[in-house]
Amino acid sequence: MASDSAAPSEYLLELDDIEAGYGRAALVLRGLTVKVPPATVVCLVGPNGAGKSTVLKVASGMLTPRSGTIRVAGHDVTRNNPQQMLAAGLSHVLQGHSVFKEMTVSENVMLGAYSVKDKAEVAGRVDFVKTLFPVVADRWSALAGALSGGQQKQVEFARSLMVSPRVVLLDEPSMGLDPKATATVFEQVVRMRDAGTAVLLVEQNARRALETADLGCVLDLGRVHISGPAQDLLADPQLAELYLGGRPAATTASRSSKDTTHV
Ligand SMILES: Nc1ncnc2c1ncn2[C@@H]1O[C@H](COP(=O)(O)OP(=O)(O)OP(=O)(O)O)[C@@H](O)[C@H]1O
Repeated sequence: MASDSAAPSEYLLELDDIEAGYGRAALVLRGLTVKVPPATVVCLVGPNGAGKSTVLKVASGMLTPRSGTIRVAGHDVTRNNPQQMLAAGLSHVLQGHSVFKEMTVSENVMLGAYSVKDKAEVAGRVDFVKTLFPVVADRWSALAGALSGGQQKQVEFARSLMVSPRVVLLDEPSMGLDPKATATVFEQVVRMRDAGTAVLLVEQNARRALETADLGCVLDLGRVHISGPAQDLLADPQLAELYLGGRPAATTASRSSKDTTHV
C-alpha cells in the first residue's frame, strides 16, 4: 500500500489533478479534481463519455492514474490496488446488477465481509445493514434473484457497507429501475450518508441525483466543468439547459451563438 504519514485533511477522499485513460488510448480524465467531505453525498453528472464511471474506477483502484494524487483521509493511496483501496475505506458498487441471483440475500451480503476477520464486528455490521435496509432483514434467507431490481440494489448497498467503508462509490444506482424503485434507492443513499458513510455518486439521471446530493460536479471532457452545492447547480438555468435536460425549445436556436464554456 502506498500510504504514508497522513497530512491533516478535511476530506475523506481527494482525487487531485488526475490524468487517466485505458491502455494506449487517449486520456479520459484530464486534470480532474474531486473532493469528498465527511457525511456528504457528492454527485458526478455530465454527458455520456465524460468520464464519470472512470472516476470511480480510479478511486477504487481498478484503473491506475497516469498522474495525479489520490488521498483517503489525508493518506496517499494513489497506486493502491483494488483490495488495498477497499482496506483504505473505498467500497465500489458497480454499474448494473451484481447480486448473485442463485445465492440468498444473506450469502450475498456476507460476501462483502470476506476481508473482516473479527466475528463480533461482522455481526455488528449485519445488524447495522439490516436496520438501514429493512428489505435486507425481511428477505434475509430468500434467493436474491427473487427480489425486485430496486431491492437487489439495496442488497448491493448492504454488501458494500460490510467493510465499514469511509466512502461508498456508487455507479448509476438507478439504472434499469422504475421511478418508484429509483425513489427508494435515492432515499437509501441519503440514509447511508446519515448513518455516517460519505457517498460519491455517478448518475445519468442528473436532476434526480442532484436533488439527492449535497455537492455536485459537472464533468465534461474529463475535467470538472463546474462544482458547488447541488441546490445551486439545480438552480442555474444555463446548467439546466446544458446538462439537466431542461432546455426550453424556444431557446435552442439562440444557444449556438452563446459562449457555453463557463456555466
Ligand atoms: N474499459 C474500457 N476500455 C477502453 N475505453 C473505455 C473503457 N471504459 C470506458 N472507456 C472509454 O472512456 C470514456 C469515458 O467512459 P466512462 O464510462 O467513464 O464515461 P461516463 O461519463 O461514465 O459515460 P456514461 O454516462 O455513458 O456511462 C469513453 O470514451 C469510453 O468509451
